[in-house]
Amino acid sequence: MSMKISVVGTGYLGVTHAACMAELGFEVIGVDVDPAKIEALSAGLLPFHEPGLPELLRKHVASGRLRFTTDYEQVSSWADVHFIGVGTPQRADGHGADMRYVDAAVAELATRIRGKALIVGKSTVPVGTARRLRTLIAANAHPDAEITLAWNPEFLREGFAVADTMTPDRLVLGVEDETSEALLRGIYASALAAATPLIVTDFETAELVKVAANAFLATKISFINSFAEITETIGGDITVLADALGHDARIGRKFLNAGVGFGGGCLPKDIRALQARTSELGLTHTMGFLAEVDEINLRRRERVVRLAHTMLNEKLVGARIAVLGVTFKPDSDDVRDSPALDIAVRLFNAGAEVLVYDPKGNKNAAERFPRLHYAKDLPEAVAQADLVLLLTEWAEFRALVPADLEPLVAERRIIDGRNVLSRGQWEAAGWEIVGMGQHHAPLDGEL
Ligand SMILES: NC(=O)c1ccc[n+]([C@@H]2O[C@H](COP(=O)([O-])OP(=O)(O)OC[C@H]3O[C@@H](n4cnc5c(N)ncnc54)[C@H](O)[C@@H]3O)[C@@H](O)[C@H]2O)c1
Ligand SMILES: O=c1ccn([C@@H]2O[C@H](COP(=O)(O)OP(=O)(O)O[C@H]3O[C@H](CO)[C@@H](O)[C@H](O)[C@H]3O)[C@@H](O)[C@H]2O)c(=O)[nH]1
Repeated sequence: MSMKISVVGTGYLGVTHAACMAELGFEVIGVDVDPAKIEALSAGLLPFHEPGLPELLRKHVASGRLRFTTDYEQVSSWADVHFIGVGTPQRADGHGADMRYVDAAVAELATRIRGKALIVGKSTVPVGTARRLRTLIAANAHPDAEITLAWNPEFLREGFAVADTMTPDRLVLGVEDETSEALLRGIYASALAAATPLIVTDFETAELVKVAANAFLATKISFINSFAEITETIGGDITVLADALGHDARIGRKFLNAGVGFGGGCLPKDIRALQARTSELGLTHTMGFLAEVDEINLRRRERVVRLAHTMLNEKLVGARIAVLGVTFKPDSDDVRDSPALDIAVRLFNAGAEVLVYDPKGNKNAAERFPRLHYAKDLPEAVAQADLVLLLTEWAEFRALVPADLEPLVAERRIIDGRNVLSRGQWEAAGWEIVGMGQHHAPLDGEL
């Protein structure tokens, strides 16, 4: 099929989608307002870390099937289908999603399109957005344009973005006409041939599936972390508890890993946007539990800071602390709302000397918080450390054994913020090791 596709917004979501569409055989042009990003992408260079994506990008940029531009004119009447993947960050006032970028992208297209085109929203948006955008399109469209709209939320996870796009768990299409549905079925033909569940529904349901999924995942993490608060107080093993719960097929073991909590460019902002949107709809109490989910999550960060304070005998000021991992999860360089980075900054603000090392995240973290010290490798980070914090479970940190650190550190103390180390092994080597959910004396004392 010689379908032409544009992808508007070439961040984590957009580049992945664009490269995967090219891999499926379509001609693709990615559009972004950031000239530096477009320049890099046009040269086949990915401006962020995502396993498997650089290879796809290079391959299709070289073949000419995948191109990038800052110029909407190049795509507006060229593409049959325009995917919208621009950002919907938390608004600066904290209330809800910032819809400026989606609105701008859709208006740019609507004014320029001539003839037939389908605009497909992929960004995560407040329920009711698609219906509102239809009005915006109608108000901006040229008389010679015939524009339809569909909503196709994206569920990819960073670190697995290519696999999640090529072989998704399910496809959700919010459509209001048969032609749009047929076009989208054509685009996703290979996934559908592989029996990927397909949900064809209305705009509102499609928008809600996305935020409901992220709210559920966030709730599951905070649920287990709330039990971690109990085991920290009275005893018990949070990992065994999660394993035992997970054997119940109705519950499942995934997303029950206690730790420093969730972060990233999605779960935190999406649960806040959902609360804001339901309040706007007059449903003030409906999503109230998500405020608790958020608070439980943020308490994990505070707990690690207090634990560090206690383990350092209440002498944070001047203590040398190694922070291993600064991204919000492994296999990503993304530090948006990262619990690890937040903890590092809080410790720094409390007067500690903080040495950060992350296999891929140092650069992004340094752009946000240049005052932390960023080590080039693990030995530099842990050298003479009074305390080591493992906060993001990169494979190289999971594989650590006491002998790796012993010649370097000043004191044998470690906080395992992701419960990935074998506690017995570290204790046997004379380390004070504290994991998440592990029973501990009350953490009092002023910071
Ligand atoms: N990152 C993920 O894993 C993921 C997964 C599923 C859904 N989402 C959703 O996808 C959307 C994008 O997220 P992201 O993480 O890719 O964000 P991002 O910040 O990495 O990328 C957004 C891009 O949009 C560009 N942009 C902004 N305004 C524009 C405009 N008017 N025209 C063209 N480009 C414009 C920005 O320059 C940026 O490159 C969000 O709604 C997010 O919630 C993200
Ligand atoms: O048991 C767990 C599982 C995850 N996390 C943390 O939760 C956060 C989010 O992890 P994950 O969901 O894997 O990462 P994202 O790439 O942000 O993906 C989420 O957000 C995307 C954007 O909306 C969605 O597309 C995905 O389906 C959804 O999983 C990370 O900080 C993890 O460390 C935990 O603390 N415990």
